Amino acid sequence: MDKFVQLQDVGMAFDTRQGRFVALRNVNLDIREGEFLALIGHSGCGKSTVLNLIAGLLRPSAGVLLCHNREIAGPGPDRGVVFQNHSLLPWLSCYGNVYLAVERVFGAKENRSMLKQRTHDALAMVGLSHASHKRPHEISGGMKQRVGIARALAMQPKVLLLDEPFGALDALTRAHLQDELLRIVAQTRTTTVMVTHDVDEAVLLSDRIVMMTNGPAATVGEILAIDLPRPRERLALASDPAYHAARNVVMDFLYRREIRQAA
Ligand SMILES: Nc1ncnc2c1ncn2[C@@H]1O[C@H](COP(=O)(O)OP(=O)(O)OP(=O)(O)O)[C@@H](O)[C@H]1O
Repeated sequence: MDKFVQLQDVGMAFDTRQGRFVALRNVNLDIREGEFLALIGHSGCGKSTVLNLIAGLLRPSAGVLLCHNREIAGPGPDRGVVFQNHSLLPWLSCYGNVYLAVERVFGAKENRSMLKQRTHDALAMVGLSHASHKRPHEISGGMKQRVGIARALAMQPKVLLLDEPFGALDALTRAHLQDELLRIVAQTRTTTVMVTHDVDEAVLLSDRIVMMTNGPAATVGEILAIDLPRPRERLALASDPAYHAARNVVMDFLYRREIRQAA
């Protein structure tokens, strides 16, 4: 299906003490099944708002959002979300955190050993089988984000929504997790939408990059298709002119056309 997730004339306004704040206006976007889409733009332009609308955590003030031709009316297991700051339950182990989500989605239909298998498989996919018994405070930031990704993927969502999942990590851990994410989405073919500030991350991972204009009343400014073949390998891309060309288009948009206003 070509239009897997659709945003049609979406607008979002927030009521604040200073009055109504229009964050998004006339956002139109079709997300294709199996594609990896990055949302990039300056801080405060509305990237997370778009993601939260797709997640169903926010309702639009105008327009409509569809997933698989059905209106998005709230959160659902068909859309798995991973936030920048992991939202793991501190009293549960990595296994327990993933199992809880698995049980919620599949508990009514599957027996305990099937649920356990799903949990083990998800943790193995992110390379965390060895740490499954540990609790969140006993593992690193990168590992916590991996648990978050395992938890989201274990629900077998139609769409994986990532809100700057690697934003708080050091550069090496971040690169490592990007490579893992490349491998995982190649394996699962999950439709993925990722919010990022990082141009290199967007080019490395994406099929298309959605560049957003500055807010207020932000919208889609430009969409760039990244035609680099897969599997992608970061070292090889570093000397690939097509990679640099794509990177330059995004840099030009962000730092020439949509220059950020001084905060
Ligand atoms: N609940 C809210 N109430 C009022 N204003 C909000 C609310 N949520 C977001 N906003 C405003 O909407 C705009 C877009 O916010 P959003 O968090 O989507 O931006 P962003 O591009 O994800 O930012 P960043 O990259 O810094 O995370 C901002 O100006 C923000 O202050």
